[in-house]
Amino acid sequence: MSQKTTIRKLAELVNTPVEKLLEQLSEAGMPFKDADEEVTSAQKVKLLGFLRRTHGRADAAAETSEAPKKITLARRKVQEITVGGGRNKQTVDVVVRKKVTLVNKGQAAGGDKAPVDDERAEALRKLEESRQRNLEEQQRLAEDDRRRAEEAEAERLRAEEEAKRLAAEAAEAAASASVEGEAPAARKPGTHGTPHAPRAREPQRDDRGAKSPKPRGSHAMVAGVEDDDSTSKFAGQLHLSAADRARRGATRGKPKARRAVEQSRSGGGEHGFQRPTAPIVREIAIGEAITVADLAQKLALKGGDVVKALFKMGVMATITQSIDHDTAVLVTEELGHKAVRADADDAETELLAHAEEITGEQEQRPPVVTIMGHVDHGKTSLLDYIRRTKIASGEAGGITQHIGAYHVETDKGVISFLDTPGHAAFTQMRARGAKLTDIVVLVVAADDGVMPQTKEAIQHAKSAGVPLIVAINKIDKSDADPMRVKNELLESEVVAEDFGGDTQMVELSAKTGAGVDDLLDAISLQAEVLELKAPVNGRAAGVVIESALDKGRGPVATVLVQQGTLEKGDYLVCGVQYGRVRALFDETGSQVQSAGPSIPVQVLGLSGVPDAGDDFVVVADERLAKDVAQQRDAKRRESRLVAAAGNRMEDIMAQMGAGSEQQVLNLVVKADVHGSMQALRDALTSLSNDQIRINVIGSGVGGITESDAQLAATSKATVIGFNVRADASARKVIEGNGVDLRYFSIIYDVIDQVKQVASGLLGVEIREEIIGIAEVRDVFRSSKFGAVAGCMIIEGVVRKSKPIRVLRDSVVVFEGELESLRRYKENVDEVKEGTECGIGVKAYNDVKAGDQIECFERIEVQRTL
Ligand SMILES: Nc1nc2c(ncn2[C@@H]2O[C@H](COP(=O)(O)OP(=O)(O)OP(=O)(O)O)[C@@H](O)[C@H]2O)c(=O)[nH]1
Repeated sequence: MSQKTTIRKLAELVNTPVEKLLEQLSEAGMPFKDADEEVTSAQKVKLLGFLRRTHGRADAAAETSEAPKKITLARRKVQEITVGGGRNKQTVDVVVRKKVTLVNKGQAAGGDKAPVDDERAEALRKLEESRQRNLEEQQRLAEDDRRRAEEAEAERLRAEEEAKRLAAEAAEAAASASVEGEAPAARKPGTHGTPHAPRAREPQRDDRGAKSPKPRGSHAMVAGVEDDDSTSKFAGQLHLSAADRARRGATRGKPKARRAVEQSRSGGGEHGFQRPTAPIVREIAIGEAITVADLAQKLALKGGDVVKALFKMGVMATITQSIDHDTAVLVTEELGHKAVRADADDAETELLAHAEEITGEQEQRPPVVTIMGHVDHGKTSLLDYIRRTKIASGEAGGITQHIGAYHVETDKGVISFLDTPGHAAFTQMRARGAKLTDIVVLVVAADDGVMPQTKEAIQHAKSAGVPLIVAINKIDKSDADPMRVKNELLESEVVAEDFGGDTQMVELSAKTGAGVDDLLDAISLQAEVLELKAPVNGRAAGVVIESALDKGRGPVATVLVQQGTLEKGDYLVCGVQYGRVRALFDETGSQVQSAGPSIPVQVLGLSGVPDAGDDFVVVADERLAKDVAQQRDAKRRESRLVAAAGNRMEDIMAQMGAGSEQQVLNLVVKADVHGSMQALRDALTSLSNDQIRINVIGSGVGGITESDAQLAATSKATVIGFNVRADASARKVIEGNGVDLRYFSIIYDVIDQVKQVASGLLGVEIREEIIGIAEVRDVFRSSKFGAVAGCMIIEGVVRKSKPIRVLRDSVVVFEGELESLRRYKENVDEVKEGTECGIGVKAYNDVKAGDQIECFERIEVQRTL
């Protein structure tokens, strides 16, 4: 067989159409015109190389012969046989067909031993030969590449050395000549070079990221070709980070030496990312306790990492949980950082320093007035009259809200009133009120004269150094005797102006409104005399007047701004709470943007419910607000723990009868608002006498919870719910332990009952008993009946004739009577547990799904101690 191969033959051999082969040859740079032209071995190798490059894998053309190949040969053999004999002798053609399947395993196994037909075997042999040659060629080329790269590297190193030498020389020359104003570009310090590297080095560095692949400078090298793909990969990216360079080097499999040089070069580049050489050790201050989230923030770690570290130490804590100082220090050290103990007063000191910055220019401010007086002398009526006539006017549909304070605008300026509750129980709050206040208006009923609480109010005002204005009320009454009032006041050294004294006295009627404007004038006059001033600009500070937890709005605090201006978005510390002012509301329920000195305003956005009487101050940032609040909270918790321990000890002593015969009545007091709770607690505690000591072991705002019930059960306390109710789990504990639970809605009644018990006045008492509870499932509006609540009686029985209360989240929102009680359109007198019914509440249309309507009755019970 001839060694010469034509294109046609090759096409047959490689099992490719002649046209395709011609095309491939042409693409490989060997244009042939005729299929019968001869293809040399070199050309075949070139073609193979081309195919390999374009297909990206070995020998595409040869692949056809590499896979185990099957050839099936069908052989046909015709034989003639003679059948019979003599005259009957016949010749029959017998065709024998034989099918042989040959499998060429040789290629797959690496050998070529399969018996194929000669031509094919020859082709395969040649292909194998060419493959071998190609392999050798590739190796040779690779070897050449490597050699050239090494040469280039050596060349480059030489050039670098040369550059260094030049740089050193230049530096020397510069130093000796003391030349000023060197080009700053020539001074870019690199970790690897002298500080005054000459410009000659710049091109080398630029080459790494420059778009042009062509190397410049004296060491132009063949290896520069290698940069072709890498530069296109990083095209448009002028500055490569060290990481990128490293990656780039690694992927391209550059010689180690070269990579090392390149990395050392890139390390000092001004554009490269400087990885920290050592872990950053932080020193953080930790107080008594810290939440995991705060600790993580201080350590600049993810919360999860701190949780994990704690877990490894055997401490299970979630991100929101607080961990004590020691645990926090341990985990901080475990994480490779340092912890120092934060001084308990750090934040407070910072706050003080901060507060001193507030002082702006003093400007005139409105007076803050508190109305005081004996019970039923008309304080509420007077406040209501002023509010009604002075605030709502001009406000479209403005409904004044009870926010504990309000301000009015008169012809003579603004006046703010603190709407403190009028009962004796609120003495303590009034005392505090007096300190907040610039002027006290003492209401004395003209028909009743000076009474014990009138005198008490005078005492408070005097001790606080607050001037008094006397409002002689109810002058519309026939038996009104203002002169008598003035005379009686002399006894308390309150002398009217017409008696030669300095106390303004205004006769008025809160009922008709007569004289009310005179009172406002008197207040303005008094304010002028007092020359009340406060800085208007700057951060606000003031006092909390009232606070509560609103289901929809969260903690709500009514504050009185005493200086500066409180604005929406301000960060503030408020007792042990902190937050950012989300919204401000005035007494009409309208949103306001800010509130200046002497203006009461409702604040939304606090972290919790502050206590009435707490100070508030605006701070520059949330961190300080949070720190101060947390430190205060930790301190308060500590002191509470100490107090609780004392209580428990006293309980034990009392139970043992040690020391004295005095009996102890333990109480847990829960109320709807903070002011009532505080007032009740104080009033009840002050009822203690020789025989009995009233001990309020727990108190708080909101419904009676399971933990309240537990506390009462363990310390045998009576639970007092003032306008609040026990939830289901609390009731279970109460029932299970026989805890005495009493609900009240009139503060008088609480005091009265406890007082009578304390005085040992046993007898009959009126107690309220809840006889049934209905749960509101849906509310329907009817033109005839107003809002009708579709209810399910979940406990006891609801009777039409009995009084009811509407509860929302265990807090009383309305007390009254039933308008209607129906079952399937029929009016009924009572509905029992497990039955549905429709309930209409008289004069209350605001029933909502989820509310409870409790039906109760008042019963007489024999008192026991
Ligand atoms: N005739 C008349 N009655 C008045 C006047 N002011 C108040 N009253 C009535 O006096 C009663 C008591 O008035 P309140 O305003 O509730 O008295 P208070 O001092 O706020 O009472 P407490 O909140 O219980 O301390 C009510 O029935 C009022 O209607 C007035 O100027 N004239």
